[in-house]
Amino acid sequence: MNEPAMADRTGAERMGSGSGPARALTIAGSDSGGGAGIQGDLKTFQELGVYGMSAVTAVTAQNSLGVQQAEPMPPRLIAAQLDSVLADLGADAAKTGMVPTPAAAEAIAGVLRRFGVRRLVVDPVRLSKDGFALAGPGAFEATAKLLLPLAELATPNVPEAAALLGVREGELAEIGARVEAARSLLAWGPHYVLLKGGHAQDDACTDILVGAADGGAEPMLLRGPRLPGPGAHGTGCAFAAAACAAMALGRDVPAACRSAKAFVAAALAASFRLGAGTASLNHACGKPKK
Ligand SMILES: Nc1ncnc2c1ncn2[C@@H]1O[C@H](COP(=O)(O)OP(=O)(O)O)[C@@H](O)[C@H]1O
Ligand SMILES: Cc1ncc(COP(=O)(O)OP(=O)(O)O)c(N)n1
Repeated sequence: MNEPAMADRTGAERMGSGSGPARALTIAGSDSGGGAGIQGDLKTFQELGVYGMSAVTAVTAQNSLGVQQAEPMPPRLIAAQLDSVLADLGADAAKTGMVPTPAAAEAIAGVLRRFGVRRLVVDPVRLSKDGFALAGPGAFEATAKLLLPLAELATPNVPEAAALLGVREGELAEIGARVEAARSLLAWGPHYVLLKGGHAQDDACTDILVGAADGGAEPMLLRGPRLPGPGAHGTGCAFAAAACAAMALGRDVPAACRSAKAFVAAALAASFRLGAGTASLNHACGKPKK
């Protein structure tokens, strides 16, 4: 298959030239419940005005109560989906979510490297909210080793950050410790780390952004009111997808993270209850807040 550069023009240039919309690619698992994974990402892309494409890494059976079952896709089929999309349609930015096996991580990294995909968001997914292992044995470690070095932005939550650093989650309770953790995570290779604050205990639900090129400068703190209750399903996926959409449109990472935080807050505020368990995020919550 041909291997053209990932994008001949940036998303912003394409939007301005009338040659089609900015393009965003999600590499993630299917969520039958529609809140997270491929379905949540594509809804987010659509809402934020970019053309969404997908490579399915796994199929899960899940709903508002949790994940009931998951099956990985064969690595060669994951690679084939990526080849099909990148060789023909191209992508201005991409994101990874659920990576079910180490072989899937290898396949994804191989294709992303081959096509020189640079505007990449890696969401190092490990467990669902109800504790189901979305990353099978060795897959989280393989994602860290093979995908984080390719990432412009990594978006771990607190449990994922603790696992990557080999510390207990309780050690990241204080904001100062989380800033240090975010800085330490840069050693895995991403240009930026956005440590999400949903699992922390602070009222402001603070997300922390640090950059490798910042040279120890003050981190960017993204604060917003913590909505009461258990939250909604799919917030982490929505954040990474919204940042990816903004990057596809040509925004830099700090601006992309600011708009992602605003998008998730709006989607959470507009969430609704469909099933007997967790609320459903309302991805169709209105235009992106700057
Ligand atoms: N209860 C809440 N109120 C407001 N924002 C939230 C809440 N829970 C999570 N968020 C936001 O949602 C995004 C995803 O965070 P988090 O829930 O930590 O990710 P994950 O779903 O990967 O565990 C972050 O921007 C975080 O600040
Ligand atoms: C297929 C699939 N991928 C990822 C998740 C996890 O979604 P996330 O937004 O990180 O967190 P939850 O709120 O869903 O736990 C998932 N559940 N399914």
